Amino acid sequence: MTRLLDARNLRAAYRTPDGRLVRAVDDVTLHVEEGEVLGVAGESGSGKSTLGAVLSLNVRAPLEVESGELDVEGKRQDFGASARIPRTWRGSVVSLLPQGAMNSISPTMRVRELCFDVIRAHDRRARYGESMDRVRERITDLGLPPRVLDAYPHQLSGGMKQRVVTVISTLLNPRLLIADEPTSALDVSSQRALMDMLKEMLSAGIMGGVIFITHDLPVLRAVSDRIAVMYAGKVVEVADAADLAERPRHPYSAALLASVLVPEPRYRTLRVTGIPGSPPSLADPPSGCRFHPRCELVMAQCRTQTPPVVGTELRHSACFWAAEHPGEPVPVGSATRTSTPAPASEPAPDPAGSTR
Ligand SMILES: Nc1ncnc2c1ncn2[C@@H]1O[C@H](COP(=O)(O)OP(=O)(O)OP(=O)(O)O)[C@@H](O)[C@H]1O
Repeated sequence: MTRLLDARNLRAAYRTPDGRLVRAVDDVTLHVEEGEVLGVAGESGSGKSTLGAVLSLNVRAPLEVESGELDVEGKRQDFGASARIPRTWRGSVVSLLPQGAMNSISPTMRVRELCFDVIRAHDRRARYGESMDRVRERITDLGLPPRVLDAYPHQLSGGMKQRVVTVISTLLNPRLLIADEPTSALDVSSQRALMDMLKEMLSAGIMGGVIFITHDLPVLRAVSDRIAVMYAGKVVEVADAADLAERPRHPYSAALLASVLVPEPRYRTLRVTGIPGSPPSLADPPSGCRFHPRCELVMAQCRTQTPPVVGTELRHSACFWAAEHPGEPVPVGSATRTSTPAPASEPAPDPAGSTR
């Protein structure tokens, strides 16, 4: 496998009007291999879109990148107060398919004009005719009808519009595409068509890798090779998609999986459970492990100490429980506390409520 992306120790925060910093990406390190789809999962507010903005160099006030570095196939971008982000990276090295992109494209321009705008922004000398030949070829190769070029966005169905927006954001053959919730407004067949198209684009080498952000775990499971789980601005687990589904090694991943309505076979006998409590405010996150106030396996050190990262670069979890149970999956469902004694302050588990 060839490494496509190394993102190291990224920190990014929103500056609030009263001058405080809300750190939505906190010391995130991620890797993507060539040809890979890395899914990013997590509840709303966990920092997924902020991470996408940082990775795609789409950082605008009030968001600030405090530190970290990106390395895409040996091209390096250091962040920090004085770092200048090269314009040439956006669209060609990294490209963002932003959340709600379908509805943010200009309704008064035809698809062909939108495409030419992207090409011209990168190459001032681009000729319209040649550019359109390239775009038509790309559209046809991906199985879309060439007539979409003459359409205005409102004339396309939701699924077709999203596929067209995806084609537009990859016209410059970015090495890494960051797709933020690309399927959330789509029906299941359009979701499938978009996922198939992304896979096709990867195998055709149109882009080298994809970071696919969504809170929709079944979609993520279907499209991703590996999945990174985010909680309160931190990556708490990274694993192969199947391995994560079958053998999560962080209690938050297990809780997230147990809260899915159409679960993996391992979870089908379990009652669907919401994750107790709610995510913390990133303006004032909990000490120690940020998940500890909601964790069924919480131990004393989780409340005060930063959890260790256990595992390898491509498969790890940041958890004291995982450190004490190397290689073991976290027991899922509300019976989890039977394997680790709960501290005296924690309410007793309800084993009767754990299965149907
Ligand atoms: N403009 C802003 N000013 C201050 N804080 C912000 C701003 N935008 C986002 N945040 C904070 O950053 C956190 C992460 O937001 P982000 O949109 O990255 O989460 P997310 O996981 O993508 O959520 P969702 O799935 O709802 O899009 C939020 O919890 C919020 O507190």
